[in-house]
Amino acid sequence: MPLPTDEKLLALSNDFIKQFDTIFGEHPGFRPAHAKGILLAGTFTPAPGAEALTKAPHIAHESTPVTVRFSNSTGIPLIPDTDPNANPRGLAIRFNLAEHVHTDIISHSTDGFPTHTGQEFLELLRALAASDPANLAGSPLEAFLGSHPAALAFVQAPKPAPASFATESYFGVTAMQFINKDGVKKFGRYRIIPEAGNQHLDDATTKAKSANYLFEEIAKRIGKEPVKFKIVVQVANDGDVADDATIHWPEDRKLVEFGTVSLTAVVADNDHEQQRIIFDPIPRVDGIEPSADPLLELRAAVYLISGRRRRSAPAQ
Ligand code: HEM
Repeated sequence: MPLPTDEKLLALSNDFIKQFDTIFGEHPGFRPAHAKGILLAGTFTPAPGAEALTKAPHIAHESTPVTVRFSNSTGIPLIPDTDPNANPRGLAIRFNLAEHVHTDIISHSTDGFPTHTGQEFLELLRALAASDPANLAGSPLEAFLGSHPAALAFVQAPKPAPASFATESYFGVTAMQFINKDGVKKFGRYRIIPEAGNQHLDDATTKAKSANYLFEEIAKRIGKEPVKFKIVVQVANDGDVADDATIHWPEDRKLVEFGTVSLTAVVADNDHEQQRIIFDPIPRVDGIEPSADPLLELRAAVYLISGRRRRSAPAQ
């Protein structure tokens, strides 16, 4: 995928990477956000009926190999899994359609995002960097949250630690436009639901866990049985706002089954492969188009610039 040529977008993208470096420190070879992760491999099987939503190749094919990365939040590669800042957790899914042909879903474990635009998100990060979380009164962060209700709602949303990466639900947050073979277009948002059910830990139980409990647990679990998730799409009604990640659609919107991901192995040479793989928020596949959400184009540029920097760092 080539870098966009829009100078403003590139400048904003670079500002983000600098800002993450300022907050979390520079860790060459690691992601500036969602630094601690693990790559797993498996297959995707489409749900019967998903072709009514999209003509995408992974829905038309009987099964598609997937590469999946679970991650903790923050750009701190050794962040303990028990740290509250490790929430929300990340789940990125790559559908390997053919050699060098793929499409991705990037999701996290909180349903929503703090801001509508990238510029506002950068302001939030800058306010965060300039504030002491233990003493918010009169701080830039307090001022930002006071004037941005969606950011306040996101910060205040409960984010309990999961018992396992396999017992957490993940949300695509930004809407995509799904197109079927008859040309019918619908906006939708991915939800990725664990077959093992949602299971979270209370704070005291989380604190008593080891610093790598999630990573140790998922490796052990996958050695015994496949780790499965159902992907569903929450479909918008005509007129629902589809270009703003801070706006939730009502819960009565239709949920269409998209398919099942079944993970069966930890990817060999994990550190090297994590350093190499760059997930892309824009689907770039027939049958799934990006919405006009301004976060999408920006994130695609940020992740690519960041990923190229990571690849050029010494091997991890
Ligand atoms: C303007 C908004 C955003 C910015 C600037 C941003 C920034 C970043 C950056 C710099 C990375 C590291 C990319 C890399 O080096 O490969 C990253 C990764 C990630 N972000 Fe975001 N992000 C944004 C929005 C979101 C949203 C809305 C979600 C949830 C759907 C999300 C979930 C993730 C996940 C799961 C990863 C890890 C991907 C992987 O495993 O490689 N981000 N983000």
